[in-house]
Amino acid sequence: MIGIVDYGSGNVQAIATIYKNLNLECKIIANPSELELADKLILPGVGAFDATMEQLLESGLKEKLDHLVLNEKRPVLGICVGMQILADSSEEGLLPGLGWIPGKVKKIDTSNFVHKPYLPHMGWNVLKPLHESIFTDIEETLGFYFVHSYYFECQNSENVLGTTNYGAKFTCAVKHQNIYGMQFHPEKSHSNGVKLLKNFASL
Ligand SMILES: NC(=O)CC[C@H](N)C(=O)O
Repeated sequence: MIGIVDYGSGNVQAIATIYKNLNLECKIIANPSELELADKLILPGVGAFDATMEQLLESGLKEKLDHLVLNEKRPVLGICVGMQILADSSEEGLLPGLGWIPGKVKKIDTSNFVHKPYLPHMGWNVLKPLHESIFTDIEETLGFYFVHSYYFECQNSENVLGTTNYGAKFTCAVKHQNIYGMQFHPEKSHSNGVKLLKNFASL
């Protein structure tokens, strides 16, 4: 069963609807005692870094998540700011992140933009490379849907799973052992997003 972690951030319903349409078992989980029922976990996210960390701390879910992900190695997928909080820290806030993948979240550098620089990076963009099994059957030219101003800068290059260009190349997908993070929104990325969520379920 896929557990969609409901700590008050992100569109949990949109992700649940996709899994229901795929006939894959999933559950929206807000209660720490129910977390261990999930074979895999999704950490959705929308919003600013500190507000998201505060919500996660207040939810009472963090301790159990730390245990399941770090000790029991349950696969987990962080989405958007749910990916950014996997890092140690962020330029967007002051609170420490979960520290599950070594790295810092930085603001997208728009100084090299030819045209008027603007943030957030919003819309469809392509991701490369698509070698990993989580990207099986993804249509490269369609890409994924992004809305963000910050990105995950990995401390170790082996944790970079994919990159995207917006003014400059930035990391948009990360992986460390059982821990995955995607900067884009699979739940807003039409057929490619559905495929990615399906691939995560069958890892
Ligand atoms: N769309 C969002 O929720 C934004 C996520 C994050 N705060 C960023 O700007 O990068």
